[in-house]
Amino acid sequence: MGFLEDIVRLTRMRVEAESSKACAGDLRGEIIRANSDGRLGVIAEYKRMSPTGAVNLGVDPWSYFNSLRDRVVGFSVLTEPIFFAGNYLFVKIAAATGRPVLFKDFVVDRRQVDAAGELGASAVLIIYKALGPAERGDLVDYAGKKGLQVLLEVDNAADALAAVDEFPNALLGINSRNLDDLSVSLDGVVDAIRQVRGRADLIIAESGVSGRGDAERLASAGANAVLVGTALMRNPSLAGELGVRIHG
Ligand SMILES: O=P(O)(O)OC[C@@H](O)[C@@H](O)c1c[nH]c2ccccc12
Repeated sequence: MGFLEDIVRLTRMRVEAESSKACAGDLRGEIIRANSDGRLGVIAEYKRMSPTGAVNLGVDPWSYFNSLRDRVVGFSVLTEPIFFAGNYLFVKIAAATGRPVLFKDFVVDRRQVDAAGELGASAVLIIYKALGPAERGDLVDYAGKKGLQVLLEVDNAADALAAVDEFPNALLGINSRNLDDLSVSLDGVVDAIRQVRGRADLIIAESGVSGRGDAERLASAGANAVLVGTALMRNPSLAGELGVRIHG
């Protein structure tokens, strides 16, 4: 297929997506469902670029979401445009699959929560240490009032414990990537999961998962789901091996 034919096809799909009113499902419910089937939940992230460089700028969102829709509990969609080459439109495209969608931005303002709801997202990311207590409290409450679930993200055990006390109803995301220096440590996330398991509602391990071994390690530490971007952007067929068995 030549370039023109390809871009005309994608443009028709884009125009369609722009007017879509699809509203995605229940992320928390889908993770619980996977776990009760004895499986670790897999959340696939559409992440074209990261602050450390291109991840995969060549994969169109329709191909990505459709190839993964039956193997994941939901999608995470980066919307931040500068460092992640994200776009609000990608949320609509993901929501059209009917799978739950996490609106992944650096949420600092109620207007972003409004946008997430309008685009058909099921959940919004709130980064615990990006905001002061009053501001994050306001945004978590506001998201709840708008019918959105909250994935509250931390990158260390101390914040994980504090976040669970402050927001017992949020989904807890523990990022193996330190958001100050961008270094990745799966050992750190395993340690944080062990400290907080039993106290958190659901735990989602984020970042740095590159294959079955990592998923198994995180599942046996107590993660309910993994959120995977880079590895799936480069090789979507990996999804089949990430939904590992979960033990009690
Ligand atoms: O590409 P990875 O290592 O699989 O990571 C995905 C995801 O966890 C990462 O993109 C992420 C986690 N928390 C974030 C907050 C903002 C932007 C991006 C992120």
